[in-house]
Amino acid sequence: MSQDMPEKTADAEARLSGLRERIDGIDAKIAALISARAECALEVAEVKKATGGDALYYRPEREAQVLRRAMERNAGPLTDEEMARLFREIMSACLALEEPVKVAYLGPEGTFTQQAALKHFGHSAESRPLAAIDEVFREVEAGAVSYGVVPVENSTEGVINHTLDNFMHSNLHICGEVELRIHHHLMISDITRADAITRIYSHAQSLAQCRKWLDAHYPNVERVAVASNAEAAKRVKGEWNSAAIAGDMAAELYGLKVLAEKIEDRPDNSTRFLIIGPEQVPASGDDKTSLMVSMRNEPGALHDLLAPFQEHGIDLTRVETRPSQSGNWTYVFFIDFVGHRDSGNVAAALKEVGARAADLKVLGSYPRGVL
Ligand SMILES: C=C(O[C@@H]1C=C(C(=O)O)C=C[C@H]1O)C(=O)O
Repeated sequence: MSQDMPEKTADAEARLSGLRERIDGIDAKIAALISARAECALEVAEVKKATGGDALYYRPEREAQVLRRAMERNAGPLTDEEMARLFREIMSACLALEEPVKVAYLGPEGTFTQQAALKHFGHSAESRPLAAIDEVFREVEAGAVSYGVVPVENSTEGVINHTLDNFMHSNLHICGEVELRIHHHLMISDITRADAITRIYSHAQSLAQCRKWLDAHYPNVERVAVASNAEAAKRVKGEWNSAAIAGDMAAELYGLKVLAEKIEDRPDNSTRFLIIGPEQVPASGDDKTSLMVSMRNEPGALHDLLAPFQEHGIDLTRVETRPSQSGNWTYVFFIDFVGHRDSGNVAAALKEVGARAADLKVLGSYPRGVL
């Protein structure tokens, strides 16, 4: 047995070096193709520049189509998602050659919103953390950045009202959506005594999403809600008796050690984020539309509002109600459905809803989240 080991090892070595040679050859081809793709993207930029005015370098509908195609033609062994993620980064780098897209997100650095921004725009985007959702809206409105990323709903805790309320006073459009699986970890610093934890910091939403786990494992430990998960991670850095609940990015950013992984109560915990920007997005072939509709509080109002969607065979994906900020018992409905505002049945339904509503605003039609 011990005698044929060296032969086996030599065999494996030969196979390995053969495979590595093949990989080197493939890499050279990939590199040449990526360069050729980047050249094309630069030419696209020239064409866009030549058309003058507000050249729109970043095209959400085109990017969604490229990613969908990457998934459709994928023959494995990588998953469709991995393949699309690779193309996401190639496109991000190609776009940065034209002009890096500037994106503001609800910070600080290390939050899930930053993770969503990177997932949507790739790592070549220039991303800027801001302290509040209102500030993200304001910076995009002012043109200081091209796009903003804000959270809008969580599968465990529901809608993020602050984001919806901002749309009442904003003329920005929804240009895209991103869904992110949210995994929470319990983390400590290198000076924390793991057996003497008396305080756990996190954002209120995250504490709520881990409530059962905390009740089971740390029933008597004080839970302290702070402005963000990243803020929680930052605080733990200097305290020997505290821990934080946050995500991978925060652990990495602040060099914390993960004590317990994936402690969220629901394994399918996910958050949906919106991309907000100044212009409307043309149809990509698989789109969603979001509306804000004001109705007087009369009997049958909600039925009247929803009937046109049913009549035109439109699939509603979400209906939220918020009291309108002008008072008077009027209500604002936020409605999401499948379809683009330019398509026939959607346009017909919107016309009917517009006739019945006190006010109707199309917040945007945008590609359905691909990644
Ligand atoms: C190249 C283009 O510009 C950008 C880069 C893209 C890409 O690399 O595929 C796609 C859409 C745009 O965001 C284009 O509009 O086709």
